[in-house]
Amino acid sequence: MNPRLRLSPLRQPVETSHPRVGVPAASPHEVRPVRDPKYGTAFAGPQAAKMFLWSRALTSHSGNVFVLSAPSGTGKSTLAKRLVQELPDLDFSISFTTRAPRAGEVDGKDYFFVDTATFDRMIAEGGLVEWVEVYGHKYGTGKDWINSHLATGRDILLDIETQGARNVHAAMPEAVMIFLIPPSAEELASRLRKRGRDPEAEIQVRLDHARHELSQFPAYDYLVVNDTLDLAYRDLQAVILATRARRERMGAVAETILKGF
Ligand SMILES: Nc1ncnc2c1ncn2[C@@H]1O[C@H](COP(=O)(O)OP(=O)(O)OP(=O)(O)O)[C@@H](O)[C@H]1O
Ligand SMILES: Nc1nc2c(ncn2[C@@H]2O[C@H](COP(=O)(O)O)[C@@H](O)[C@H]2O)c(=O)[nH]1
Repeated sequence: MNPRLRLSPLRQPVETSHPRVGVPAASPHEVRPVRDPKYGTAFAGPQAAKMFLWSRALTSHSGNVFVLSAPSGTGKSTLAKRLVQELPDLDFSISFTTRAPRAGEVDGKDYFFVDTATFDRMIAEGGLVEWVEVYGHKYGTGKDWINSHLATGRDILLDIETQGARNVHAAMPEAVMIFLIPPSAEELASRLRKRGRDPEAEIQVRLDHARHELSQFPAYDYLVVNDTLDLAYRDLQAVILATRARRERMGAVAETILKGF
């Protein structure tokens, strides 16, 4: 039997703003956590059956890893932020970087900003799933958070460049690889300039690197053109929802429903 289909006891509901996973909600859709002798914490109230099944789906296997790459300025962070805000059970992987924070960036939210000695120590201690040096700075994905987070059954979204993405795929072949494509070279340049975040020299470096990054698209499972923002968002959402509907993930739910027949 595929171990990912194994039924595991329910854990405490995950802290989330989305009512589907166990945050008590207001009447008439009130959901109350109750103890179930077989499965641990379950739910009561009108939404109980649905909640129970969704929690089962969430906790009976590890979460999905979604990797999102694109040339700088295409719109990764814009779309990633919206996905994490609007889709339940999806969390953003906060990278470590030696780059200095830009105006408005918050440590622990946009990145963990660390000095080079700290970053190098993390590499030496095997604390990073992957890391790269790009645009003159080091960037890396922390291992502990990824592993502990996946164990909760929640999904993770990584916004990383293509070399790191390859390394993640090598370490986690089941990761879902998504490549975001700018509609044209001119539009990419215009977005980088309009963003007003980087000096012109830095923008040139990023544009020069864009061709190489784009050439990496064959390593990805899904390609989404970010022309109209809402359409790109819709496509990314579709990839995530379709992945969640895969048999490997929903098998436990189907088994539970089947038992009722
Ligand atoms: N579909 C779109 N149409 C027009 N502008 C867009 C679109 N998507 C994103 N943008 C804008 O383009 C700029 C770059 O977007 P964003 O910062 O999300 O890119 P990024 O790929 O995360 O870049 P980096 O890799 O440098 O962090 C932002 O100003 C954003 O508002
Ligand atoms: N391989 C990794 N790439 C990362 C990581 N975190 C961010 N990035 C990528 O770096 C560039 C530049 O980012 P910026 O914030 O300085 O504009 C961009 O393409 C990010 O996707 C990481 O942990 N690993």
